[in-house]
Amino acid sequence: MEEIVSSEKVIASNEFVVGSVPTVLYIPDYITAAEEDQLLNNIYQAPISKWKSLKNRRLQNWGGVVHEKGLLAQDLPPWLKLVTNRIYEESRLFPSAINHVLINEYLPDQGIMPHQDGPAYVPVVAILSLGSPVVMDFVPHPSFCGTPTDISGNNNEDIISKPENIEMSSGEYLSEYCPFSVALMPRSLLIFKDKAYSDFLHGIKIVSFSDMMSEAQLAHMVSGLNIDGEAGDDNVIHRTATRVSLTCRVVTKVHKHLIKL
Ligand SMILES: O=C(O)CCC(=O)C(=O)O
Ligand SMILES: [Fe+2]
Repeated sequence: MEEIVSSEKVIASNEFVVGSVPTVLYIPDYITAAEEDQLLNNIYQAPISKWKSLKNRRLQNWGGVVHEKGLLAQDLPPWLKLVTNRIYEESRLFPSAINHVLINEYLPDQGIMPHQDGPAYVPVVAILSLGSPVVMDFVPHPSFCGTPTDISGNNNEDIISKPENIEMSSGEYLSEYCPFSVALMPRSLLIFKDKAYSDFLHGIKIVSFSDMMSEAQLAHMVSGLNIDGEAGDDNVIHRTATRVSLTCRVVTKVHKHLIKL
C-alpha cells in the first residue's frame, strides 16, 4: 500500500462520477487483493470486545466516540491511518485527515436500514468495500416525497435531519429525486457528498444479493455491473460471503480523551 501512497495518484472526480445526483464517485479496484487481505487480517485481529453486535450487522468503531457536539478522539491505529491517509490525499475531498472509521460486517442476508449520517460528520463519506459485493440503495429523504421510509435500525450516531427550503415542481422532483443504486464490488471505493449526502438516505437491503438483482431488475443501478438481461454467467453475482466495509469520515470538532482507554 505504501508504494501506491507515494505515487500520489489523485482521484479525478469526473472520471469516477456515477449517476446524475451530485455527487457520487465509484472507484473500482481501489485496493489490491493483497491489501484487502491485509486489512481483513487487521480487522479480525482486533479483540472480540471491539465488536458491537447489532441486529443486522456487527461493527467496530475506530477514532473515538462521536457525539452530536463532536468527537472524543482516539488516534486511529497505523494500519487504518495508512488507508485513510491515502483516501484523504488522493480524493482531495475532505477538509482534513480522516479521523473516524466505522467498520461494518454483514453476513449475506444482513444490511443497514436507509439512514442519513449524523450531523457531527463533515458531509463527505468514503466507503471501502471488502469481501463480498453488495448493492447500496439511495432513496430521497422522506421530506422530498412524503412517502413513509423506514429510517430505523442504524447505529445511534446517525440521525435523520430534515432538509430545509425545498421548493420545486413535481417535474423537478422526479428528475432530481429518483432513487438509485450503486453496486459496491469488493476492493472498490465509494465516495458521496453534496445532494447524495444531504437529500438522500442510503442503505443496504436485508435480503440476498440475488433476490435484489431479480426483484429490482437493477433498474436504477448506476455502477459496477453489466445489467443487460442477456448477460452471461460472468455477470451473475451471488452474495454468499461476508462483506466488511470501512466507512471513513471526518469530525471537525475534536475533544481529546482525558482518560486513556
Ligand atoms: O457498509 C456500508 O457500506 C454502509 C455503512 C454506512 O452507511 C454507515 O456506517 O453509516
Ligand atoms: Fe451511512
